[in-house]
Amino acid sequence: MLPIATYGEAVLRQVAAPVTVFDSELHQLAEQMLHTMQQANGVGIAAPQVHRSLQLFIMASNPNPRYPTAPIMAPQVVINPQILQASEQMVAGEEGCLSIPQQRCQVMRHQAIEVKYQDLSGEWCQEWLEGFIARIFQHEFDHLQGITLKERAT
Ligand SMILES: O=C(O)C[C@@H](Cc1ccccc1)C(=O)SCC(=O)c1ccccc1
Ligand SMILES: [Zn+2]
Repeated sequence: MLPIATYGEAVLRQVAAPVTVFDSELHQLAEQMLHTMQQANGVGIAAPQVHRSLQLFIMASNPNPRYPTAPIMAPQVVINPQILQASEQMVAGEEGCLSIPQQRCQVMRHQAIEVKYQDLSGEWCQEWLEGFIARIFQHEFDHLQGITLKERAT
């Protein structure tokens, strides 16, 4: 399990660097992040949270006490993400952050977003996300821009 940066650490305020090398070290980092996220019972984790300022995060939705209707989604590694379009419609929802333990905040997020990103093999993917998964993507995407829950809380 990798140490998780907590709110106030500089790495969480930096804009993360793009990933350019898709080698075994990157695969190993993704593996370690997945394990860390699962140990912490998270539904997502961004590289800056494990002190690596890289444009890489993992999102993995599953039903949980706060989102019992959340879809079951295999963990997805997201690299060099872009948000191409975002719905006008915003939705309020409860969020937590592994870097701000014991806090839950109401955050407004776009209901649907069109995203483009690379997977671990460097292949580009482009798709629409909505609901809880769109929420997780926006939360992790913020981490790559040096933005945390505290700046987004309503
Ligand atoms: O800090 C992180 O990136 C992980 C964070 C991701 C996240 C949670 C909720 C909404 C959007 C993004 C967490 O997984 S916090 C712990 C958690 O599993 C959870 C907390 C509140 C609501 C639902 C789940
Ligand atoms: Zn977070």
